[in-house]
Amino acid sequence: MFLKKLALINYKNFSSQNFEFDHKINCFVGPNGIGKTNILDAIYHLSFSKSYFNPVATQNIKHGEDFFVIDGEYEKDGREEKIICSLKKGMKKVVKRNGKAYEKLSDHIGFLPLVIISPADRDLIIEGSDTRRKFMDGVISQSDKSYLSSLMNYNKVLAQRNSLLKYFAANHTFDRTTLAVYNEQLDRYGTEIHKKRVSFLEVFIPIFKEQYEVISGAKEEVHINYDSKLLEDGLLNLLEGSLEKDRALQYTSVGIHKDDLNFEIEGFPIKKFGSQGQQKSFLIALKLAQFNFIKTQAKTTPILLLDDIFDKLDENRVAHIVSLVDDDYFGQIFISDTHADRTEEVVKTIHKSYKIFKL
Ligand SMILES: Nc1ncnc2c1ncn2[C@@H]1O[C@H](COP(=O)(O)OP(=O)(O)OP(=O)(O)O)[C@@H](O)[C@H]1O
Repeated sequence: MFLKKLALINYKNFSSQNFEFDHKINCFVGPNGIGKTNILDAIYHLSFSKSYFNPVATQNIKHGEDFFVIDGEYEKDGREEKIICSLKKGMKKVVKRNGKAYEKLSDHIGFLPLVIISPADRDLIIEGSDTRRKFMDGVISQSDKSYLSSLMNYNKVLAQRNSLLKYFAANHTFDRTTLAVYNEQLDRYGTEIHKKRVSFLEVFIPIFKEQYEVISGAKEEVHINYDSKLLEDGLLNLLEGSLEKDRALQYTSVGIHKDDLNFEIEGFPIKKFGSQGQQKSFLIALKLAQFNFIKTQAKTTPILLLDDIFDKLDENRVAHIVSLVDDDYFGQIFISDTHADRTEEVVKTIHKSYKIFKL
C-alpha cells in the first residue's frame, strides 16, 4: 500500500499544494516552521481522520479560512483508493472513500495502517497515564475493531456511572441496584479489554525489547510493565471494594481507565533516569514495535512517518535506524528534516528509490 498523490487546500499553513510521491522514500526538507510536519500530519489525518498534533479539529484549518480539504490517492492491494478528509467550520468532519462518506469515522480506522515517529511522542514518557493508554488502545484498535467498540461502550457506561455517583451525592441518596447494573456492564466490557491488553503486551513487549536492542546496540536493558489493578482481582470485586471511596470521590476510581504502562531503563523509570537520547531510542523502539505488530496483525505494511527523527541521536543510533529502514520489511516512508544534506546522505545509503521535496 502506498500514497501516490496528496492535495491540500487550506490545511494549516498550506493554501493549496500538490505532491506526487515515490512509492518508497519521500523526504521533506526545509527550515523550521515551513510546514514539513504539517504535511506528515495531513497524511496521518487520511489514516486516522484526525491530527496527530492538534486535537482541536478547527485549528487545523488555515488561519482566516473556514474549511480544509486533504485529498489522497492510494494504491492498495492493486486497487486505487481515493480518500478525502474535509472539515468546514460549524460542521462535522467528513471522510470519504471513493466518493462515499463514512457514517462513523471510526469505521475508517485500520483501513490505511500508519505509524508516526515524532518528537511529540515524548508525551508518552512525560505525560499522564492517559497518553500511554491511548497509545496501547490505538495499536490494538488498528487491527481489532471489536476492541475499539468495547472501549467506546466501556467509556459510555463509565460516564453514566460517574453521573450517577454525582447524582447520589447531590441528592443525598443511594441506590445499590442501579449501580449494580453499571458495575456489571463495566465488568463485561472492562474484563474483555483487560484480557486483550494482556495478550497484546505478551506479544508486544518482546518485539519492543528487540527493537531497542537493535537501536542501542544492546547497551542497556529496558522494560515495559503493565500496571493494572485487574491483574490482582476481577473488576466486579474491585468496584465493590472501592464503593465507599467512589461515593466520596463521586467518580469511579478503579477500572481499565486507570491502567498504565511503566517504562523502565535498567529497572528505573525512564522519565527520571533516562538520557534524552535513551528516551528517544525508547520511543523509536516503541513505535517500531507498533509497526511490527500492525504489519503482522493487519497483514498490510503500514506507511511510516519519520518526523525529525535524527535529531539528538548519535551517529551509531542513526546508522542502526537506517539499517533497519534499508530492508524490504518497510513499505513507503515519509521523512521530515531541517538538514537537507544530512537527509540526502542518509537516504543515499538506503538502497531504495526516493524523492526529496525542498520546501
Ligand atoms: N491553522 C494554521 N493556519 C496557518 N498556519 C498554521 C496553522 N497551524 C500551524 N500553522 C503554521 O505551521 C507552521 C509549522 O509548521 P510545521 O510544524 O510543519 O513546521 P516544520 O517545517 O515541521 O518545522 P520544524 O523544523 O521546526 O519542525 C508554523 O509556522 C505555524 O504557524
